[in-house]
Amino acid sequence: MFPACAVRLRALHILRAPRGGVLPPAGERRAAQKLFSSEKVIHKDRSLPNSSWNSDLKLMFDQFMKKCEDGSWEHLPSYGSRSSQIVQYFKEVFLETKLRKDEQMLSQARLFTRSYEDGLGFEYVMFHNEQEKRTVCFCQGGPYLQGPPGFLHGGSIATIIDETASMTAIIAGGIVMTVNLNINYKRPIPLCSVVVINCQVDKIEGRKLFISCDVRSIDEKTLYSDATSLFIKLDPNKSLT
Ligand SMILES: CCCCCCCC/C=C\CCCCCCCC(=O)SCCNC(=O)CCNC(=O)[C@H](O)C(C)(C)COP(=O)(O)OP(=O)(O)OC[C@H]1O[C@@H](n2cnc3c(N)ncnc32)[C@H](O)[C@@H]1OP(=O)(O)O
Repeated sequence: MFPACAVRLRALHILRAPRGGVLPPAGERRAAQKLFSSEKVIHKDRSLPNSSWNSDLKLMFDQFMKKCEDGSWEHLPSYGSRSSQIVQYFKEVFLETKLRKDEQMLSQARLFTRSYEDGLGFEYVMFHNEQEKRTVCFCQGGPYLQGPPGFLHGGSIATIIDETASMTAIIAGGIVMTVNLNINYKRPIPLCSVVVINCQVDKIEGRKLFISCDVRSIDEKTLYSDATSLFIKLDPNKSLT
């Protein structure tokens, strides 16, 4: 069975919502049915501890897994290339047939943040709190993410902020894309240190979701960056290209 996670529940909610009282077209309904058919998951969950995780990352993982026991927090699994049901739905509804048919390219595709060997790039795990509409991500940025010597590249910080904000927005609004991301870089982040990215939904206005984030040290004493972002819920009746 597909693991029960907030993303799937939210997608179910979105797909079941009738648009203007009209049933979605047959192709979309078929895709939605497939989305929720049980499908064996064989890919590795990259958000679980591996030997490259330092003691801080393991500690935060253990602490939050404990918080998941009473159901207030939920661990969000993460895969590099899994064709999960929500990804399948995205491809069927939003990807042009020409691109969809390029199986060689698609089979090589990897989620950017999961495209490095263990420990070299982004090692991270996310947890979601549905009541607070909040997602936290604990991230250890590896040596291939260097910008200034000894510190993370600003682009890699933007990437992990965007990833965490995206998950927050997807859970709240279904299939969305980032249209704006504003970051204030306040202190450089040492390579291989662990930071916590805290994202919350500030406001939802129609198709727009406003998300704010901060990036801190795990003792919360250092504020490394803060950010605001805007996501737009995709319209299945509009082409992306
Ligand atoms: C991503 C899907 C995932 C699905 C599967 C998930 C499985 C989970 C697995 C893993 C999760 C991690 C996934 C990581 C992803 C990371 C995030 C990214 O990298 S996203 C890529 C970078 N972003 C783009 O490439 C967008 C490019 N932009 C567009 O294609 C269009 O703008 C689009 C489709 C998003 C919206 O276009 P329109 O034509 O449908 O909408 P219009 O009418 O233009 O805008 C709607 C409203 O928003 C305002 N708006 C648009 N852009 C704005 C902006 N920059 N600032 C302020 N307002 C803006 C407009 O003024 C309009 O407002 P008024 O309704 O008139 O009030």
